[in-house]
Amino acid sequence: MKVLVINAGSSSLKYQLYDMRDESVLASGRVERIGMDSSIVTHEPADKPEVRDVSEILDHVTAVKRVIDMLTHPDHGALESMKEIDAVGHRIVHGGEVFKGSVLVTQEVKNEIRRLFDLAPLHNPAHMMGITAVEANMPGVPQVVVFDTAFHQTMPKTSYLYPIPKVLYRRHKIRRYGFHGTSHAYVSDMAAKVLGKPLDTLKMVTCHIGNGASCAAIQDGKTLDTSMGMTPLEGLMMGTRSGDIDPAIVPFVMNKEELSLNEVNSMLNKHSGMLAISGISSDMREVTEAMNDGDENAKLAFDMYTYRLKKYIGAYAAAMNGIDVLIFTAGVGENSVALRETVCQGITFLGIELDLELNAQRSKEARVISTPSSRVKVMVVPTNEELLIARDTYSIVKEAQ
Ligand SMILES: Nc1ncnc2c1ncn2[C@@H]1O[C@H](COP(=O)(O)OP(=O)(O)O)[C@@H](O)[C@H]1O
Ligand SMILES: CC(=O)OP(=O)(O)O
Ligand SMILES: [Mg+2]
Repeated sequence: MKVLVINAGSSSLKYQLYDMRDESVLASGRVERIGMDSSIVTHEPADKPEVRDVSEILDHVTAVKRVIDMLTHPDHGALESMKEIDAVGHRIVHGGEVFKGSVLVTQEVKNEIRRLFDLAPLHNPAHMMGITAVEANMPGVPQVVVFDTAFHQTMPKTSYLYPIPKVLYRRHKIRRYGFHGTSHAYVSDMAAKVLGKPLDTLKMVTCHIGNGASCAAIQDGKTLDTSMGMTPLEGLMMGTRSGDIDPAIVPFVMNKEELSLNEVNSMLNKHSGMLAISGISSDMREVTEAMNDGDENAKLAFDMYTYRLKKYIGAYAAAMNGIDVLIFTAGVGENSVALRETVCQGITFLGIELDLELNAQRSKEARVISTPSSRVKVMVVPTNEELLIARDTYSIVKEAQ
């Protein structure tokens, strides 16, 4: 069975094509800057050189058409025809309380995803466009949706309720959902395998630090708590998102700066975080480079980012009354030697001893980067949300056949 995995973001669409016989990747790629002046398509077939193409791609339907063109191209394609694709799996950021696992796309499922637009305005509408585009371009192909929120659905009330009037939960389902669940599930499971220990015996803190960033406290292989909340804005400082701030700032700023709801939402989601403090970029590579060149704002951004991450790790170690494994993953977590070093050197009281040489080594493998005497195992585990999405898609479609 061949499975196409689509991860549609607000202005981008990432894809991977799997042959599920051996879980090999036949091609992968991404469409960036959808709806902007020049969109970039980068396509990487498994055994042919990468192809880049710049053109105008105004919406996700056109983006899916471009992906199909790339996948079936006579020179750099991976398929003779799209008929070879048996199923499509989508990452969906918000599944609310309704979706506790992955499901086949039906009219009712689509209606439910639409009802959740309010809770993830940056993400869910884009995912829906991805689903519609596949329906239009690949009629009859079964689709499966895999939710970022599903893995965190085991959180207890003490973690997921906010201390605000209970009627708001009953009426509007205002609660913590948590996100990046597929990634937290994948890396915690992989870490236990690498350590050769049963997952349900370990207390873990998983740090998914990408453009969006979240931490999770994983006990007995389940989420006890996680830093993102009702939306992916809460928690850690991120590339362009503020993370935790005093909620009173919102009405105060709206009043003083005469901002609308949309404007204040956009300020906190798109114009805050590392971008706002550094004044340079939301990209950790550019901020680290500027910091190393002596830029004080970049240093402040890096210091705030790592300080806030340290506080969450400490809080989750306290929440679980201990920590056995600390895991770094996603773009920044997997690649930033400086971030891991700064964070780990500041929380040695937890029994963390980083091996500086192992930390500096580059590898695509899941690995331990703490010293043998370190009480807590520190690990880098490259995430693979797409593989879990492909696996769920495969098993759900197979079962339905
Ligand atoms: N070599 C690197 N060093 C430091 N940061 C990196 C490196 N490579 C990628 N990153 C960071 O990873 C981030 C993207 O992470 P990723 O997990 O791909 O994010 P998302 O899936 O949310 O778009 C970039 O913003 C960049 O800051
Ligand atoms: C949920 C979320 O923040 O996703 P991403 O990191 O892909 O933006
Ligand atoms: Mg991501």
